[in-house]
Order: sequence, then C-alpha cells, then structure tokens
Amino acid sequence: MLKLAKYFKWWYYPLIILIVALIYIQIEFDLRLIDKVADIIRSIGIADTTGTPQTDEILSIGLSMILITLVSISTTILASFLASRIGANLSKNLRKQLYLKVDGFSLEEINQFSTSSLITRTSNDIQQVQMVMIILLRMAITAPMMAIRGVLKISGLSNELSIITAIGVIFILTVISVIFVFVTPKFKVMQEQNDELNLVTRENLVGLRVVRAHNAQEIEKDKFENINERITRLNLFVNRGMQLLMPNMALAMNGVSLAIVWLAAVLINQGNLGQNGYDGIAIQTQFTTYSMQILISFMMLTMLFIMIPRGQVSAKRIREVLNTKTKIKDPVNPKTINKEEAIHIKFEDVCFKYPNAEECVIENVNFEANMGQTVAFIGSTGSGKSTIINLIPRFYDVTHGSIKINDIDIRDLKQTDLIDLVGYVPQKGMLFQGDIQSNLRLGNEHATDEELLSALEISQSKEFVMALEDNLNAPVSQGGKNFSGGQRQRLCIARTIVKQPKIYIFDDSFSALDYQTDRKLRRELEKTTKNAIKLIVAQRISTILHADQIVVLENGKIVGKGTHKELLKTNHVYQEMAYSQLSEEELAHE
Ligand SMILES: Nc1ncnc2c1ncn2[C@@H]1O[C@H](COP(=O)(O)OP(=O)(O)OP(=O)(O)O)[C@@H](O)[C@H]1O
Repeated sequence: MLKLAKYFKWWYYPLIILIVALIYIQIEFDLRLIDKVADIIRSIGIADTTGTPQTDEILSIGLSMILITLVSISTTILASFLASRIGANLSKNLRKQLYLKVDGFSLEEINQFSTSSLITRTSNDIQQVQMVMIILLRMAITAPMMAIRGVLKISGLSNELSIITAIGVIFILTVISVIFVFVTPKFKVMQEQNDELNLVTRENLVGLRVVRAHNAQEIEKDKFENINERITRLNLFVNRGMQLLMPNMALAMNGVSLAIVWLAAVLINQGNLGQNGYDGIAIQTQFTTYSMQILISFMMLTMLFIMIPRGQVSAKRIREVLNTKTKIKDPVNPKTINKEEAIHIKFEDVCFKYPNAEECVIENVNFEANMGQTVAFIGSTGSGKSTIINLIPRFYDVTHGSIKINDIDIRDLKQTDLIDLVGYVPQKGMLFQGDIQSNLRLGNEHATDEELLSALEISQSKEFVMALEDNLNAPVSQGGKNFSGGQRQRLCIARTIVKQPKIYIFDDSFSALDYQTDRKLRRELEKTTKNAIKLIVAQRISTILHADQIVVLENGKIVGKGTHKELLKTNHVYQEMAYSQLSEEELAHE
C-alpha cells in the first residue's frame, strides 16, 4: 500500500496532518466526556453527604457535556469527510494512471495480463484500495492514539481493574490473530477469482450469439456456475471468519464490564477504591468506559492488520500494471520521415516469435513495395499473413531482421509518427459508440464533410449512409452493432481513407463484401491512393488478382512472389489456391 504513495498528490499531506489533529481533538474530548460523567457522580455524592443540592453544578456539567459532544461530532465528521476525499481522489488518480498505462501497452503486455484482469484491476482493485485507504486514514490514526490515551488514563487508578482490561485485550488479540491466519491468504485468491468471473461473463456476453447458435447455454452455464460457486464458497468462508469477530468482541467487552463492576464493588466494599463510595463508583464508571475504549482501539488495530493485506493484494495488482515496462518504446533520438518524400517500405530478413512461443511463426520474410504499389499476402489459414502486417504499426516488434520505411528502421521512428503514416483496417470491423462522422474523423479530426463524403463514396458506403435518417450524424451503437458486417467493414475502410495514410494495411478487410462491391471498392481506392502503398491480406484470390506483387505464404515462409500471371505459371501453392477458387474461364479472363 505504502508504495502507492508515489501517486499521492502534494495536498494529501497537509490534509493528513489536519486529520491527525482532528482525531486528536476528538479523542481528547471523548475522554473528557467520561471524566464529566465521573464529576456528576461525585457531585451527587457531595449532595448526598453534605445535604446541599448540587443542581447548578450538575446542570453546568451537563451543558459542557453537550458542547464537548458537539465538538467531538464535528471533528469526526470533518475527519471522515477529508479521509473520503483523499481516498476518492487517490482512486481517481490511480484509475487515470492505469488507463494511460494500458493505453500505451502493446498486444504483448495486454495478453500478459488478459483483458478481463485489466478490467478488474481498474475497477474492483482500485475500489479495494480506496476503501482501505479511508479505513487507514481513520482507524490507523484513531486506534493507537485512543489506546495510548486510554492506558495513560487508567494507569494509577487501580491495578486490579487494569489486570481485567489486560485480559480482555489479550483475548481480543488472540481471536483476531486466529482470523488473520486463516482469512488473509484468501484475499489474493478472491481477486483472482474475480478476474475469472469477469472473463467467463465477458466471454459469454460477447459470444452470446455463438453460444445460442450452438445450443451451448448449458456449457456456458456450467462454466459460470463453477466459478460462481467457488466465489460464493470463498466469500462465505471469509465472511464467516470475519463474523466471528463481533460475538467475540461483545463477549470480551461485556465480560470486561461485568468483571470491572463486580471487582469494583468488592474493592469499594473493602474501602480500597476511591476516597468514599461515590468516588469509587465514579472511578469504576471511568474505568469501564476507558477499558471499552482500549478494547475498541485494539480491535481497530488488529482489524487493520486484516484489512491492510486485502488492500495490499489489490495495491500489488495495480502496481504490477503500473510498473510494467512497455516493450515497445520510442527511441531516444527519433528519426523523422519527410512526408513529401515518395514512400517505400522494405522487410529485411524478418523473423517473428510470439511472446512465450517456442518457434518463429514467420521466418526470413523479404519484400519491398514502392509508392503506388499494391502488395498482397495470400496463404492458408495460420500461415502468418496477419502477423506480418501487424509488425508494421508495431503491435509487436520483429524478433530478427528489420522493417524499414524510406530506409529508416521503424523502431527509430516515434510511434506517433509511424502511426501517422499507417492506415490499418482490421479483419473485424470495429466502430465506436457515437455517430458516423465521429467514427470517420477518428484518425483525422479536421477532415471536412466533403472529405468524409468522398471517403464514403470510395468505400461504397455512401448509399447506405445517405439512406439513414441523420446521414453523417446517424448514431453508431457500441462496436457498430447497428450495422451489418459488410457495412462495418466499409465504414472502417472509409475511416482509413479519411486519414489519408501513406501505407494502407487491409487485414482481410474485404472478406465481408460481395464480389461486386469488393471490385468497385478496390477500383475507386486505386484511383485515390496513387501516393500510397497498399498491403492487402486476403483469402479470396479475386481480391488480389491485380496486385503488383503477390506474396504466397506457407507456414510463415515465403514460397512464392510475383504477379498473378507469373505465379499462376510457376507456383504450385498459388495454382492450387487459384484453381480451387476460380474457374478456368475466370482465370483465363483475368
Ligand atoms: N497472439 C498470438 N500468440 C501466439 N501465437 C499466435 C498469436 N496470434 C497468432 N498466432 C499464431 O501465429 C500463426 C500465424 O497466425 P496469423 O494470424 O498471422 O495467420 P493468418 O495467416 O493471418 O491466418 P488467418 O488467415 O486464419 O487469419 C498461427 O499459427 C497462430 O496460431
């Protein structure tokens, strides 16, 4: 927990000092209240022994007690308010830091933690830290102060009664230590199970249609029930353990009260407590209340030892993310590419191994492309097509070899400069909640409406967008779920065209389009991308027939390179794919 202090803002510290002062005032006033009760008993004693009514004295004590209570309540409220403010601000700050950190993660770091765990860490773990922080600010200051002041107050009053209080403290410490030993290790498991629950729920919700289509509700239900059952059992265990605290606490407090009253009565009878009977009762009243305060403060202290590990588990999980070094970094002395220069990209002997994988999934990949050219990648599933193009925007860094743009290694460019050059259209059309124009302007916020309409035209989306009631302002729901797969793909292509990148990357982005739209779209695209390079991953040969260069992949290796005509003559892997997809007539025609 303390290691999170580096995320504290400067103004927490004066507020913490203020909280300490307020708590000190509160404790002093609370103790004074106890003394006032004793004073009232003594006044009654004077009235009884002298026969002089002490009404005025008792009323004035009562009035001062009301004032003391008001001060105590105000300081308690103010201290709680300040502690909550610090706790809430710390959690806001941590959430922001986590968001920014995760935003800069490469796919490697995201996979290392998993999306569901990152969500739990940003929500539930931060909530735990906030809760523990508030408890810390209140209890960690109150408990020792109250215990010390309580012990100082009772010391010297009566040794016999002090022994009873000490027995009560030892009893509470023992009970809490037992709970501590059994319950605390479960907190880490609880957070891990929260991750798992998040994962199962997310997977089920995201894949709802697939689950229904396969009648797999029972399988998903079993998975959910399994984790739900485990979480419930663990929660029951932890809560039952914690619940043991209250009855034992009541036992200790009532037992100590009873023992003090009994022993005080014996001592008063023997004339060994106070100067007279009333003074003895006053001391007994003070003693009982001080003892309760001491017991409560020890309970608070030991409770802290249970709560802190809970916060520590969450704090550690948060720090793990915050301390993760992003593997993909900006260079110390970045180079720049002149945007006016003709673009050129070159893969030199590129090999790539996924993190934790044994072998490279792509090996010795060499190719280059010049401005205006289209390079297509084709191969069976899992042959490494997407992996190759994912290396260009540096979703991952190459394991060996290099990727150069205009003879500059992309690792020598600032990531923002590199991303400015690249327009990436993913396989799965991904839109964001908002409206069409906000989605299209994602990569170029200053694009004019004319530019948006032109991009819609090229991507063959204009017709269906114009048919919508609000055209460019038509709403887009989360993930673009209110559009068909093909419409989403076309809008994603339009978004990339609006960006006007120098390198277009299409990762199987034409797969949901019908042949005719696919053909029209590529023809229009060709006209407007003369200054750019297009890299296209495709499953359909018809999509890449006219590429300047087709790279044929098999098991991560290049097994053929050339134009459609060249490959059709010389490359048997390509021939097999071509003949399985197109008729002899279509092939002859092309
Ligand atoms: N994140 C990952 N971690 C580990 N291995 C991966 C990861 N992503 C892909 N792979 C592996 O890398 C290989 C190449 O995958 P890739 O997605 O590049 O193939 P692809 O040719 O694009 O396939 P498809 O046409 O099916 O999309 C596959 O064997 C796959 O199992």
